[in-house]
Amino acid sequence: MFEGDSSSLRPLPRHGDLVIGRGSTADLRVQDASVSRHHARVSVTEGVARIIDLESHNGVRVNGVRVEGAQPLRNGDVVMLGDVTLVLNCEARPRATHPLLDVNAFHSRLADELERVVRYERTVGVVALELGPFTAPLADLVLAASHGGLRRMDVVGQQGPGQLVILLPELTRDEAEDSARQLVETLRPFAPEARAGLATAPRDGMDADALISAARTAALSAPTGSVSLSGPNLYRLELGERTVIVADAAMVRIYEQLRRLASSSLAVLIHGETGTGKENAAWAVHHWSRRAQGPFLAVNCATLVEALAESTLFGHERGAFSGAASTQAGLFEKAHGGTLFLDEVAELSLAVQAKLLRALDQKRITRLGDSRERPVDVRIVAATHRLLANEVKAGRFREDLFFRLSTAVVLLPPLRNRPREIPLLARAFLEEACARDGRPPLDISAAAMELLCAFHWEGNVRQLKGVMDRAAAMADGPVLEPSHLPDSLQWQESDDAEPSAPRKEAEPETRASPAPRTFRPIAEELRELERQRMQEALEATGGVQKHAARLIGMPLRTFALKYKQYSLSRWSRPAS
Ligand SMILES: Nc1ncnc2c1ncn2[C@@H]1O[C@H](COP(=O)(O)OP(=O)(O)OP(=O)(O)O)[C@@H](O)[C@H]1O
Repeated sequence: MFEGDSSSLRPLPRHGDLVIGRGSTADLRVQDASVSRHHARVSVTEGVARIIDLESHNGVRVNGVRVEGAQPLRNGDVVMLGDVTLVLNCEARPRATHPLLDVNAFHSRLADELERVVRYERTVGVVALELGPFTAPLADLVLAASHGGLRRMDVVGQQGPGQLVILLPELTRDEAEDSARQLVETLRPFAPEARAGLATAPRDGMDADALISAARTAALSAPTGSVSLSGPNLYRLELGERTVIVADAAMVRIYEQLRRLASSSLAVLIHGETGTGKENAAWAVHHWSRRAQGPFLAVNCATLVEALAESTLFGHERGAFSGAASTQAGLFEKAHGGTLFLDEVAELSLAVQAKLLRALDQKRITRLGDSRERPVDVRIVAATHRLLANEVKAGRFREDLFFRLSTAVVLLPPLRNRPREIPLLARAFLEEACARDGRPPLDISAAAMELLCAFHWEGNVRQLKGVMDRAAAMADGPVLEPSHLPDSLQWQESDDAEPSAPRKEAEPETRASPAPRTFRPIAEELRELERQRMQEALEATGGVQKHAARLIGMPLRTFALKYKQYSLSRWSRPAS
C-alpha cells in the first residue's frame, strides 16, 4: 500500500472480507482524506480476491478503470482508492524477514543485548504483544509486522499461543513506544483485540526475565488496541478498586490466563492454599469481564452454617424457617448481572451442592419457602484449597458439580514458590501500613529482607501482610530490622520438618541467631517442583493428561514422557 510518502505490506486474509477505509471500524485503516470511511471491500473466496466499491466518494479504480460490482483482482493489479494506491501481490508468500524465536532463544538474545546496554550505555525496549483472537496464521502476522515497521535488527519471539515478544534494540523509550503502537495498528486487521506492554532497559531493570515480566504485566493492564508502559510501579496491576502485585513469571502467566478467561462466560475454579490471593484472582476475572459494571459478591462457604447456607445463597420468604422474620433475596439474586465468588466451595454440604448445581444448570433459583422460580444471570468463580478431584473420590463433593465448576481451572502457586514477589509484596504492605498508621515510610534492612525471603509462608500473602502490619507497629527507627519481625521467621525448617506444624510466635527481643540455610542441588529441587505441579494439575483436571499439560503450559508429549519418568498417577495417594 502506498500512502503519501510511506509504503507498507498488508497481508490479505485467506478467506473472508477486508474493509478498507478511514473509519475506525475499517479492517485496514487509511489516513488519507481522499478515502471514505468505508471505501472498499476486498473479498477472498477460493483463492480469488474481488474488490467492491462501498459507494465511496472518490471511487475505486483498477488499472485506471472505475470499478462497478465485484471486480476480480489479478497479480500486479494497481488499485486506486482516492489518492491511495494498492498493488496486489499474489506471488508465493515472501519469507518473513524476522524468524520467530522460541522462549529460550529470545531470552538469550535479550540477555546478550542487555550486556551491550551495560557495555555501550545503550537502551533497549521489550514489547509484549497479546494478540487476542487472530484471523491469519501467526507466520502471516509476523510477516505483516516485519513489513509494517520492524527494523532488521529487531527480534521477534513467541511466549505462548497468541503471545509475541519483540526486542527493540537501541531505541529510546519514546521511540520504542511509537514502534509498539505502530505494531498494534499494523496487526489490527488480523488481530483486532491486540494490545501491548512495553518495558525498557536500563530504566525498568537489567535482567531478561524481569524485563519480559514487566512488559507482560504492562500488557495485562493495556486496553484493547493500545500500549501500556511499564512504570515506576512496575509490577502493580491496577484492577479498578484493587491493586495486585504480579511479578513472578508463573503469576504473570496466571493473570494472562485469567484475562483471557474473563471474556468467556465459563465458570472458573481457582485452586490454591489459603491466603494465596484467590479472591483477587476472582476479582480480576470480574473486572476484565463484560460484567465489570455489575456487582461482585464474595462468600466464604466455610463460614456458612449448614442451616443457613441455602438461604444465604438462594434467599428465603418470610416465615420459611424459625427466625426468618422478613423476606430476603440470596446472593445469587443480589449478584444478578455480575459475579459471585464462592470461596472454599468444597465446604458446602452435599444438599446445598445439589441446589447449586441446579441453579447453575437452569440459571434459575427458588427462595426457601417459595415455589416461584426466579431467573438469575450470574457468573460463578469458585475457589478451594482442597483438591476437589480427591473430594469427589471420597464422596464429599458431587462429581457433576465438579465438572460444572472446573471447566477452567487456575492453580495459584504458594507464596514460597513466587520468590520474586516476596520483597515487592513486603515493601508494598509495609508502605500501606505506615501510611495507615500515619508514620513515615520505612526501609527494610538487608538482613530483615533475607529472613522474609527465606521463610516458608504457610499462610501465604495474608500471613506476610500480617507480619508487615505488625512490623510497622514494632519498628522504632527509619529501618525495619530482623528484631521487628516475629521470632518464627528466624526458624528455618529442616527438610523433614512437618510443614503444617504450628509455629511459635515469641517476643521479638528474645531471639536466637538464624539457623544456617541448607542447600540442595538446584536440579533436584526443580525436578521435585515439576513433579509436584504435574501431580496437582492432574488432580485438578480429573487425571486427564491433555488438560493437565495445558494447565501448566507443558507440551503434551513432554508431559506424557515425564508422567512415566516420575511414575505419576491420576490421583495422589491419600494422606496416611
Ligand atoms: N498479589 C497480591 N498483591 C497484593 N495483595 C495481595 C496479593 N495476593 C494477595 N493479596 C492480599 O493478601 C490477602 C489475602 O488474599 P486473598 O483473600 O485473595 O487470599 P485467598 O486465597 O482468597 O485466601 P482464603 O483462601 O483464606 O480465602 C488479601 O488482603 C489480599 O488483598
